[in-house]
Amino acid sequence: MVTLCSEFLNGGTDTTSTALQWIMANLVKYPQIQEKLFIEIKGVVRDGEENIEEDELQKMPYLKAVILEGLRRHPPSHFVLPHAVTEDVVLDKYVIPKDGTVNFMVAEMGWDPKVWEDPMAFKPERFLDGGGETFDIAGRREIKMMPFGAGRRICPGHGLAMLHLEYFVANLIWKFEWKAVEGDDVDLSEGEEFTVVMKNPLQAQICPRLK
Ligand code: HEM
Repeated sequence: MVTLCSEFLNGGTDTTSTALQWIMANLVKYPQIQEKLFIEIKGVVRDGEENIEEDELQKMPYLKAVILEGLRRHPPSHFVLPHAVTEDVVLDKYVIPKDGTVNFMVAEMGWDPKVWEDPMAFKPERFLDGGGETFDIAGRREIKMMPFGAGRRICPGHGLAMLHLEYFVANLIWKFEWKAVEGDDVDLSEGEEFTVVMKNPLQAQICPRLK
């Protein structure tokens, strides 16, 4: 029981807070994206409303696109947990022997220029072109990126993580305008800890929005 609790705490805290920091960093670096998101929120949330509620998040497709783009461009984990095959498998021309350890290059998949146009750019719009269809984050139809893994061992917290990210980003942008500290270009270099974090943590000026 203790191990289970510890796994959920370890798996569910650093990952979400790292993703949140990367997303906020991009919203500070690209104020036009932050403004577009704020305009979307303003169109949904009632005047004078203090907190954005869960059901209102479903009416914000651009918010979801910002979160997905954050997870594609800066997946908190560049690998999944190690997996193994239960029998010899031939994949393309490679043999993976029984019990051989297999891992997946999560970040590389999300940055593949054969799949994503201009992959290193932060462009949430790329997730709005699905003709109204929600992006398949669990990879049930096809796998274009897998920040939560895929298949039977997909992160069991992925729904909760998406909800947390949408909730926190929406409320942080609704309440405050986030600006770069003067002279700081927002450095997106990576550093490796339990997750792949911002090497230089985000610094920002936050101003309460006048409503
Ligand atoms: C942005 C946030 C998160 C990211 C990017 C993330 C990513 C991942 C990844 C890549 C895996 C490995 C999947 C695999 O091996 O195929 C994983 C496993 C796991 N995650 Fe998450 N996760 C996040 C949030 C959470 C949350 C909120 C919880 C729990 C409340 C959680 C609990 C777990 C657990 C328990 C496992 C191990 C599952 C197993 O062994 O089968 N994660 N996560």
